Amino acid sequence: MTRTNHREDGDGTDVPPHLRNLHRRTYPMRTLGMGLAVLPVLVVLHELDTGWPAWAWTLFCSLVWPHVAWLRARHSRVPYRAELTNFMIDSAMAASLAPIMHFNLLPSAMLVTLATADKINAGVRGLWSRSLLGMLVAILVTSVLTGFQLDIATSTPVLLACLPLMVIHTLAVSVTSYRLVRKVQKQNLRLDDLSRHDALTGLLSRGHWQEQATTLLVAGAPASLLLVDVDLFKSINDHHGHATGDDVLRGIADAIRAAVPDGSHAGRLGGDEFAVAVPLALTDSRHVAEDIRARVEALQLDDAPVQCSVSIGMAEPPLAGTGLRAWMESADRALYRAKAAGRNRIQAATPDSLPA
Ligand SMILES: Nc1nc2c(ncn2[C@@H]2O[C@H](COP(=O)(O)OP(=O)(O)OP(=O)(O)O)[C@@H](O)[C@H]2O)c(=O)[nH]1
Repeated sequence: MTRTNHREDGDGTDVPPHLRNLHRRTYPMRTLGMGLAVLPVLVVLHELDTGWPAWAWTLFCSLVWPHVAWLRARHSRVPYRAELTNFMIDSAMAASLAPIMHFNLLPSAMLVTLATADKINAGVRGLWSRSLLGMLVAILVTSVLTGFQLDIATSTPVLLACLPLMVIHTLAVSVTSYRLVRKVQKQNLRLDDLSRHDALTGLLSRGHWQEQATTLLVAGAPASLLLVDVDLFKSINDHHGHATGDDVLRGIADAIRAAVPDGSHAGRLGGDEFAVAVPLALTDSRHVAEDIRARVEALQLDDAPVQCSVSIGMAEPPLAGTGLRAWMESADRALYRAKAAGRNRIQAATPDSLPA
């Protein structure tokens, strides 16, 4: 079974995580939008000298409905689903006011446009197109009920009454969108950071380390690769527990950070293996490797008496034209020899440890 980030709600509705609180987000905007929309409609009704049912309907849609919608969603077993229905009712109500106003052009166009824009802003796929259908039905039904009368000219008082909705609602929506965009930008930065760094140690992640090491490699300047592997790490885990093992990995990452010179790229390849690309020739980077080895040997944890060490394989960039893979293979062979020679030591690549 595929695992998704969605949560199965009480009746099996699959609710996307970012829409679980849709009704909370919508309530203030609905109250504001519908509340301001009442002004031009009332002015038009006054100009048309409409009867009380139209007034009552308008006041209900504008002043009562937003709170009814909130209560409906709040007390529903699946608020998200109730809110989707609320959205459709919103649109139908907004559209129903157009025939009641005899299609007075500016307020009718404004109501239909804002109702559609609200559905688009909700971020629910296909909601706006469904709501268009709902509006069409509402316009047809209300037109039949009111006798389909056309009186599209917009007077100055109606125009003035439209201004609060146009200005305040538009600005409020813009502020909400601005906050959302800022939030998404921050989350993107965080995601970017997470993908570039190893969550446990804070060193570069494998993929990002490979990019950085390749950059150093193609620059053609002196460089060395240090592959650092924890000795008998499995037994540390077995004897002291996984949490202590994690502390050891963090401690080793700190040791690497403290030992490497500027311009180096240190990453965790996975498990108990680290890699450092150092911008120094092999002979000059030997003291860096020794510093790492000595720091790890001296490492002490607060919570457990753990003695640990690392083996390090070092290699220069292979022949021109070969890539990071060959460089890593060369250092890996040297590392293998360091392990075979008894661990807690450094081994530089020799011609026979270069890949064939
Ligand atoms: N605590 C902890 N352990 C991990 C993590 N990732 C991998 N390991 C463990 O690291 C151990 C690596 O063990 P091995 O590959 O057998 O190597 P080793 O015991 O270090 O032996 P040598 O490399 O031969 O010295 C395994 O037991 C893994 O379960 C991690 O993120 N945290």
